[in-house]
Amino acid sequence: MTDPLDFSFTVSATDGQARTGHIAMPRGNIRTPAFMPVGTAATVKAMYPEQVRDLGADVVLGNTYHLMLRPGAERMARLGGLHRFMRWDGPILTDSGGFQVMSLSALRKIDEEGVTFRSHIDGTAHRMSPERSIEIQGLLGSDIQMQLDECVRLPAERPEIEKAMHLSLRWAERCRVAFGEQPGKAMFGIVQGGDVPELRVESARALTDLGLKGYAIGGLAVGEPQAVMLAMIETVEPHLPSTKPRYLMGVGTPDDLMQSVMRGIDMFDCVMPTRAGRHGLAYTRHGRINLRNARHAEDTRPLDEASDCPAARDYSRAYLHHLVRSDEILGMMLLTWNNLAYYQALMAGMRAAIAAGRLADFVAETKDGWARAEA
Ligand SMILES: Nc1cc(CSc2ncc[nH]2)c2nc(N)[nH]c(=O)c2c1
Repeated sequence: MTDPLDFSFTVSATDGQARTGHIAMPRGNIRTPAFMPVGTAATVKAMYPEQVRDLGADVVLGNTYHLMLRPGAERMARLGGLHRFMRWDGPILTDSGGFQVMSLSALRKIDEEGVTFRSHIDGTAHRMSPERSIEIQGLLGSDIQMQLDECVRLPAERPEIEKAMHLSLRWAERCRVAFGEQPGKAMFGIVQGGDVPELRVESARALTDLGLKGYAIGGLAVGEPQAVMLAMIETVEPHLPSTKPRYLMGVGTPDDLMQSVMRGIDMFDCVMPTRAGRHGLAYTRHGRINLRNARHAEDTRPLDEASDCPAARDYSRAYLHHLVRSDEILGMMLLTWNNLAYYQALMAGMRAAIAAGRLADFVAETKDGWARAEA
C-alpha cells in the first residue's frame, strides 16, 4: 500500500513501449498518459478552473518566471500559495523558469551560478540560481518542481549543446540538495543533450543516478523536425527508469502526443490548444479547423455533435466564425474550451486503448478521422 502522504507512480498496463497508470499525490491522482493545461500567470487563459477540472485535467502547469515577476513569490506565499490564489485544488507542476528567461526576458546571461536577466514586464534586474528557483517553487506551493536547466534551441553546434547539458546536470544536483526531502512533493530532473544521441544518453544516465521521482525530457520542441524529436525520445527512453514518470516538455500537437505516448512518454504540457483557441483554430475529431475561414460563414453544424463538451456540441460553426471574425471574447473562450476538451478526450482515449492493448488501432482510427475530413 502506498503512503497517501507521499508521491508514487503506478503503471497499470502497458502496450509496447506505451504505459498507462497514475501518479498518486496528496492533492490528487494524475492519470497517465496526462496532458497538463498551461496556466502561465495563475490562470489557464479564458477558462474557469472548474471547467478545466470538468474536462478531465488532473494537473495544471504554473510558471515560475512569470509568477516571480508578478505577483512575486513571497507575496504569493503570503496570499496562501498558488492553489488558493487561482482556486485549483489538484496538483500543480511548475517549470523552473530558465526556459522562459531565455525566451522572454531581455539582457539575460547564464553563468555557473545561475541566470541573470531583466524582467520583460518592467525591466527590473533579477538573478535566479538553482537554489532560488526551488525556493520560489516552494513559496508558490508547487507539488511537482522542475530543476533549473539550460535549454539550447536547435540547430546548435555540439560544443554549445554539451556545455549546456553538463551545466544542467550540475544544476540538477544543486536543485536536489535545495529541494531536500518533501514528502508528497517531487522534484523532476530534465534530460538535455540537444539532437546528439550520446549526450542525451549521458544526461539520462547521470540524472537517473540522482534517484529522482520523475524525469523530464527537455531541449525538444525547440524548432527541430518531429522525426528528430521522436528519435531523441527513442534514444533516451531505455536509459530512464521504467518505474518513474517521463514528462516531455512543451509538446505538442495531437499527433506529437500519440507518437510520443507510443514511445513511452507519460506527461505532456503545451500552449498549443489554448493559444490556438485564442487564434480561431479548433482541434476536433475531424482535424484542425480554422474558424476564420469564410467557408464556415453559413455552416450550421457544430464542431462535433458527438462531443460531450458544450463548446463543441452546442454552437454552430457559423456562430464561431462570426465570433472569431468579430474578435469577440466568447470566441476565444469557446475555442479554448473545445481544444482542451479535445486534448483531454485524446488522452483518455489513449489511456483506455493502452489498457485494452489496442493503442496502434486507436492511433490509426484517430488519424483516419482527421484525413477523412480533409478529403
Ligand atoms: N520545449 C520546452 C519547453 C519548456 C517549457 S515547459 C512549460 N513551462 C511553462 C509552460 N510550459 C522547457 N522548460 C524547461 N525548463 N526546459 C526545457 O528544455 C523546455 C523545453
